[in-house]
Amino acid sequence: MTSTSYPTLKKDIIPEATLSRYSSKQQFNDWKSRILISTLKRGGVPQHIGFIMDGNRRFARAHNLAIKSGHEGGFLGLRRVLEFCLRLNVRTVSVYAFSIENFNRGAEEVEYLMNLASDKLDEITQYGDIIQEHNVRIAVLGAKYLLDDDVRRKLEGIEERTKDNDGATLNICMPYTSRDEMSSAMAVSGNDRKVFEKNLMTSHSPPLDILVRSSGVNRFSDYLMYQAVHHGAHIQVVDAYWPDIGISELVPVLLNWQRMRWSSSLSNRYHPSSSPSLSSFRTFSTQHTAVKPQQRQQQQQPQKRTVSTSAYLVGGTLTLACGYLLGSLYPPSALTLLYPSAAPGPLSRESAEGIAEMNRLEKELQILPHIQRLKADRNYYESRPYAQMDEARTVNTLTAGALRAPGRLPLAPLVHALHDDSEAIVTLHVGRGVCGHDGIVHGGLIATLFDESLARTAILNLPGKIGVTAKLEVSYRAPLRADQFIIIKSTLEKKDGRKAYVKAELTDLDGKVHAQANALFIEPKYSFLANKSNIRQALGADGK
Ligand SMILES: CC(C)(COP(=O)(O)OP(=O)(O)OC[C@H]1O[C@@H](n2cnc3c(N)ncnc32)[C@H](O)[C@@H]1OP(=O)(O)O)[C@@H](O)C(=O)NCCC(=O)NCCSC(=O)Cc1ccccc1
Repeated sequence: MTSTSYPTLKKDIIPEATLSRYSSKQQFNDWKSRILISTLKRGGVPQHIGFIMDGNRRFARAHNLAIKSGHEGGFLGLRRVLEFCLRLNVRTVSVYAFSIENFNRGAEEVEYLMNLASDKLDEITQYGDIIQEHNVRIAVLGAKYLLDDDVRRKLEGIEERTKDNDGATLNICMPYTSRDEMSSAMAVSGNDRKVFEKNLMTSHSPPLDILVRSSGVNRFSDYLMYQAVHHGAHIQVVDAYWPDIGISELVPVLLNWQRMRWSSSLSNRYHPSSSPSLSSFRTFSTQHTAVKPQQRQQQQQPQKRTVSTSAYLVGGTLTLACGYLLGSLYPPSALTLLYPSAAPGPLSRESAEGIAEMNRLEKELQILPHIQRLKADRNYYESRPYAQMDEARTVNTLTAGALRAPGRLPLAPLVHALHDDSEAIVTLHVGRGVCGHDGIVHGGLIATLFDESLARTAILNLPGKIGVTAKLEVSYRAPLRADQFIIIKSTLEKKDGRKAYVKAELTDLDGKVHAQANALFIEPKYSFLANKSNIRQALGADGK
């Protein structure tokens, strides 16, 4: 990463491990998602959806992150949305990646955004990602001559590489504005509307069915204006910031569009003289033109109409039932695990609310049933690692300093260890602010918590009572939901001179195993020179 605030290579902003947690297969390829998507498909699928990806910067500010992380999160949002649309069989997805107006932002941010877009697109067109899986053609629409040469060449490479793909199309609009698109088309078409439409940048795409804007803002922002108005697109504003957009926002968008389509269709059938709205005309125009006059006459006979109407009623009832089911199911624990809604960011450690939150959790911790049992068991002694250390020392530690806050690791771990230190049971709370996939605790944090817990058991069993992690192996058995108490039980397996082998298991309060670990800790050769009292204090040895 460079020292500037907008590095040109972004892989280091959100680590690859985190990125892969958002990967397509984890998102919508499990059986529950497949059932949901195939049910949704029965209500009709739009051919073309446009997205105004708004809110990356507000998302970053709301989560106290650097703006670049907001943009990085925005790319993950795009990937998630694209995955959903492709699995639904939407033929064309258009996204507003960069407005010509955005060139007015700082040069650093512009450069960063351009590189992010071209690098990430390059990335998803390779390595067997969703673009290849769904055979997607990528088209870059906009005033490309305004792009930096390197970025333009990269984007042209992506277009060239995917030009023969015919599964679906992803229109990346950058740098784009509707006014620029229309004035360019107008320049070559004069007053001829057909020539004008042929020269629009989206002329290769089907009519726009839905235009979605994130972030709760009701504005077109100069995006696909002609397409939206001319084709009577269904315009929907969702409240989530773009990086937070997910299935809980996309499903209602689709259900709304289906509902609108059915009601237009039914009202056209019952009131044929009433003038159809642009959208209903567009939605059913193909069907109408395909019907020959003779067939149309037959369709207007009462019997046929009854059959067709009942089909719509059954379809409508099914979808409404499905919508009701989905609505009423949110948020059961299984669905919140799969499709967690965005939570507010962690509270500050110094704020009154933050302090109250930590106190509340501490009280809950003390009365947990297994804690009560351990407190009563004379084989175990209780300790609070780091609790006796002064703040000047803890402030630079990872778990007792940087991560000790409401919403992260709000409490000092509570340890119950056997008197011979061959086993320790650590109870702690993991908050919502330590996730990779939203709502699911980051795997790297789980490794850290294992390391901490295992270190204590290992080190207290080493001859010099000091040691470092030489090897740590973690098996992740089940996703760990954030915002809950967890228990890590570590056990000494073997002591061998300067080496201590330990293992551990992480469970929730119901006893479900989420991860296991094995580790080797080694006492460094010159450890006798170190100040061991600090270490013993940090580990909470002998009840300290
Ligand atoms: C000290 C040592 C691990 C080993 O150096 P030396 O003593 O010079 O090693 P030497 O060559 O004499 O070998 C002795 C024996 O050990 C064996 N063996 C050695 N290595 C491995 C291995 N990887 N894997 C398997 N075996 C290994 C080797 O074969 C030999 O076996 P033998 O006796 O022939 O049967 C060194 O590599 C080091 O400092 N690494 C960095 C550690 C570090 O920074 N860790 C992270 C920060 S600490 C932390 O976070 C903890 C914490 C958490 C929470 C709270 C507080 C604390």
